[in-house]
Amino acid sequence: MKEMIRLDGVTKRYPGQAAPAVDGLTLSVREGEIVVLLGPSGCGKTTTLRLINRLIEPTEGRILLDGEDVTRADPDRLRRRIGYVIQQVGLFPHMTIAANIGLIPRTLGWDKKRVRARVDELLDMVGLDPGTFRGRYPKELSGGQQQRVGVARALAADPPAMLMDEPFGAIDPITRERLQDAFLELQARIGKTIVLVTHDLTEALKLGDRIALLGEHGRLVQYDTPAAILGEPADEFVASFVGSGAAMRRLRLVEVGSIELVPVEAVGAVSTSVRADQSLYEALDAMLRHGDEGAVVLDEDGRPAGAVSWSTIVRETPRTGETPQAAAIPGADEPRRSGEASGTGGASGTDAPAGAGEASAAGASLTEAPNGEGGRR
Ligand SMILES: Nc1ncnc2c1ncn2[C@@H]1O[C@H](COP(=O)(O)OP(=O)(O)OP(=O)(O)O)[C@@H](O)[C@H]1O
Repeated sequence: MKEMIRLDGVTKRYPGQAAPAVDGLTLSVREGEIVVLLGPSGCGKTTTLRLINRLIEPTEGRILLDGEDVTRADPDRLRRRIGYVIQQVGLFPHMTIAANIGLIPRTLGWDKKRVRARVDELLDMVGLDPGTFRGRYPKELSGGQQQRVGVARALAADPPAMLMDEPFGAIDPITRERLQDAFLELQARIGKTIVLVTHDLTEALKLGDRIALLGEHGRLVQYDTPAAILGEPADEFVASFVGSGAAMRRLRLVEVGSIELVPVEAVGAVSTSVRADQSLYEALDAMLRHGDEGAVVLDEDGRPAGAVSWSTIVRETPRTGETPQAAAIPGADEPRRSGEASGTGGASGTDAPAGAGEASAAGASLTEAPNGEGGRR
């Protein structure tokens, strides 16, 4: 698929800082995918986003948008091609919702009628009734509604790409989940290229087509699908970042149909059946509820395609407890890891596995903010 955003050896040094905030970051984002930048507090996630739309200038390196080097492009023009959503939403309090959303179209010289039609279309798109919300002011909206307006505003001029910095960060957990679901539904329709920053692992796994896990100084430690990040962590840093629940979390991401099925006869008489597109988590849940040790897997037409059992699922799960480091100690364990990783995560393209020896230094930084809330400056 086409490459929409490319960072090429990008480094950012803030004046007066000894260490770079981002150090030689190379990252490629394909058209229509959601890439999540994930990592501990201070690792350079926000800096990376701001570099992409030139809110700050890189010290070194190049940034390409849709094949065009925009490192020295006119920043105003560039920002119309990239929507930007931030946690604080940043709506203008003295302007109505319609005026907030219509801001960029107006600066582009669209006539009133066209702006109004676009505003209503966008309000509909983010699930807010235009008649109700068009004329309101930001303070008359809930946090979640304001967040939706923020997304509508970022999409106003129909940019190909959108940057989102902790977009669901300041919102209560229930509303947050609803907004994430609504966001994924919207993205399924509009297919924008999105780079989203979070330090919440659950959010990253849910929203990301791929996750770029950053270590200190915006160093890319692993760039992979959520299932591969959980199943095949590149090093100790990633393994400790994803934490002890990784194998369980991964069950939600892997489809039953993607693992090797066994013949239906092999699981005996079971009353549990699951569709091939359901997750291993759902299959295990159904098996537990029925008290079965296996389940028949049904294809699209509802016909048995094979079966899964506890042991096939266990066998398919990469041994994440066994870190590359431990496995590297001669004789420490059986060489179980090699070859097994080919399953579902096999399609992964780890662009930049970390070098040996960096793991312990990176691990130390986890004391700052591992999986939980790190708080923003
Ligand atoms: N304007 C600035 N001047 C100097 N240093 C800065 C500036 N902005 C950020 N930094 C430093 O650059 C590093 C990266 O910051 P950045 O905000 O990109 O991290 P982050 O990964 O987004 O963190 P968080 O998850 O806490 O928001 C930090 O050490 C930060 O203190």
